Amino acid sequence: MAAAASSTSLKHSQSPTTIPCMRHRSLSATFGVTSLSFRRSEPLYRRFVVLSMDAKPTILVAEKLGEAGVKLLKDFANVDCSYNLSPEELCTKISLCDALIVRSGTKVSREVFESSGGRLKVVGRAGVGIDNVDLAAATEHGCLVVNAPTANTVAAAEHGIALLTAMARNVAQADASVKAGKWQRSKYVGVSLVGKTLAVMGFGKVGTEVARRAKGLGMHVIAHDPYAPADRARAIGVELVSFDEAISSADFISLHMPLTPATSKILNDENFAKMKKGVRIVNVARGGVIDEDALVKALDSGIVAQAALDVFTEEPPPKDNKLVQHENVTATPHLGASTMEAQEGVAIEIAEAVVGALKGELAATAVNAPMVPSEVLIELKPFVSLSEKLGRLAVQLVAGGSGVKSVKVTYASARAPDDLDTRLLRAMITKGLIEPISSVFVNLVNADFTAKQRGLRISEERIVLDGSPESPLEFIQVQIANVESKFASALSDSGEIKVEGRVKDGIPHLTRVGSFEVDVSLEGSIILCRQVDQPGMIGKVGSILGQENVNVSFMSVGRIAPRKQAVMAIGVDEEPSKESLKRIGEISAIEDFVYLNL
Ligand SMILES: NC(=O)c1ccc[n+]([C@@H]2O[C@H](COP(=O)([O-])OP(=O)(O)OC[C@H]3O[C@@H](n4cnc5c(N)ncnc54)[C@H](O)[C@@H]3O)[C@@H](O)[C@H]2O)c1
Ligand SMILES: O=C(O)[C@H](O)COP(=O)(O)O
Repeated sequence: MAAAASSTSLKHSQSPTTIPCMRHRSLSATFGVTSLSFRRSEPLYRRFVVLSMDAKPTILVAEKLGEAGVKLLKDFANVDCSYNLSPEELCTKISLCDALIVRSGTKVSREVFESSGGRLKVVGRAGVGIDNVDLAAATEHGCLVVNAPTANTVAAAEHGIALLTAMARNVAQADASVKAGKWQRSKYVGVSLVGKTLAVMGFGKVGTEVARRAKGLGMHVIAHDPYAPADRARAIGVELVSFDEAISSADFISLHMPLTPATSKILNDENFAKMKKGVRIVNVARGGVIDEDALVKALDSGIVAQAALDVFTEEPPPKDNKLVQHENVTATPHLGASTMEAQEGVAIEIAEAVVGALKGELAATAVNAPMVPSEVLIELKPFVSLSEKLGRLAVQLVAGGSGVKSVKVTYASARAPDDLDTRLLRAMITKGLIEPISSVFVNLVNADFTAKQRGLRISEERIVLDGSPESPLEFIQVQIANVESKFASALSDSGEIKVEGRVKDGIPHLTRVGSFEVDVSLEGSIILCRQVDQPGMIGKVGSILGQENVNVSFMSVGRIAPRKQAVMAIGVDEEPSKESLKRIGEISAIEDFVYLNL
């Protein structure tokens, strides 16, 4: 963010004459702000993600989900539980769905988003790993992705420990041998865990729980995680070490990092060569973090004595997969999250997240949208609306043919610079700027992407004001540089289109156009007229609108000085006819005017 600008540069030199119409006054007086905000209330997130969902939404559940979760979904939506769909079938069905819920077995590819025709608004991943969802495509299509990150942590950790202990004592191989009628006590002598070093790779939720349990088994636990705080590790007696130190000093390695470009095949020939001979490896994270061919070689050469794997690069792995067939490998079919308790928890966690997102709430587990705490959202709500409207106004003031490339947003606030989260506001200004001039649907998820794609540069600046920081913001200003305006008075002294707004009694107001102060509530539509200040102008325009039964909600005149240049801003509830607008334009004192839809 740019350094705070001086507030003096924004000192207003002209004062507005504000004439709120009777209807507005009586509404405010009778019902107060609550009634007005009720009238305007729509779930906040709806503005970002789900704009028109009047009918019951349809949710496609593409993989088995716990009953409690399905019930929650059915209370709110039409639910289609269709499992084992081919990619083609999924692409066909998706155009009829508002939300999709999957586990790790369904690839939610770019084709899925493209096939949805814009209807798919939420993808719920009933689990942690979102490597099976094309996040970039989701974001580009304005589709929110939510996951259920907490409910299967313990299950995955317990499975990791189960594999660790079973591997060390050859439980699976010995079981198969006994069932085959053999009694091979000397063949299946195991190794002890107590006193051995376990390297936990990825010290997140699962890794931490594995570490705790391994400590209880008497193991010496070290961990590698470039992003984990050392004090959290220290608190449970775990030392955070470098990648090389972890893999070279461990007797056991347990993998718990996500599959990302940085972790893909992180255990490869080069790194197996750094390990202690006879190391044992557990993987309940993702198959792709191991180079599987390299692991086969390391097992054959004895560098790796044993591996216990719950996850594979390709799932299910081909029948002749060398790892699965290897006698020193214990394999399970991606069972980490598969306990009754975890599946019930995950189902509820994802159902609540998906229903919440469809209802218009910001999901706490959103993966591809900024997280904004609910108390901040409540406080910012009127400014969110103001932001979108300022964007809409500003772009409609641009003369046809001028490309909008550079927008500066200024936030004036008495709050400390780090106490104002502007991501939401920027997204809504972007929405306001782009939607009136394109067919693109912009929301919190795809706003930054869409702006970038259109070559629209939005810079932000903070003005730190003195005074009470009760309200998060005093005003927001939107300036569009290097364009011509269809309403010349909207240009500031330095040549940019400039509009500024404030929130008054919870309602967004336009408070500046160019260098003219005005005050008009941002409801309905707005007519801006440039004129020489003189008596009777408000009456003339008002009577043209009145003859057509167009209700005026607000009128305000900003002027340089009495009888000099002025801008009249008129808020109207209904859209005036072309004829009325033409008649307004023909009033002799009116030099220029523009009609703006909000
Ligand atoms: N087998 C299963 O059924 C099962 C169940 C649950 C989770 N998982 C998988 O386990 C993994 C961890 O899940 P979680 O809930 O603990 O996630 P998490 O996000 O809480 O933890 C992941 C940790 O990995 C760390 N990390 C990222 N890049 C790293 C790197 N290059 N090296 C080391 N650490 C790195 C992160 O900082 C984070 O602390 C995920 O891949 C998830 O999909 C599998
Ligand atoms: O990432 C996860 O949450 C686990 O891998 C669980 O996957 P699943 O939902 O397919 O069991």
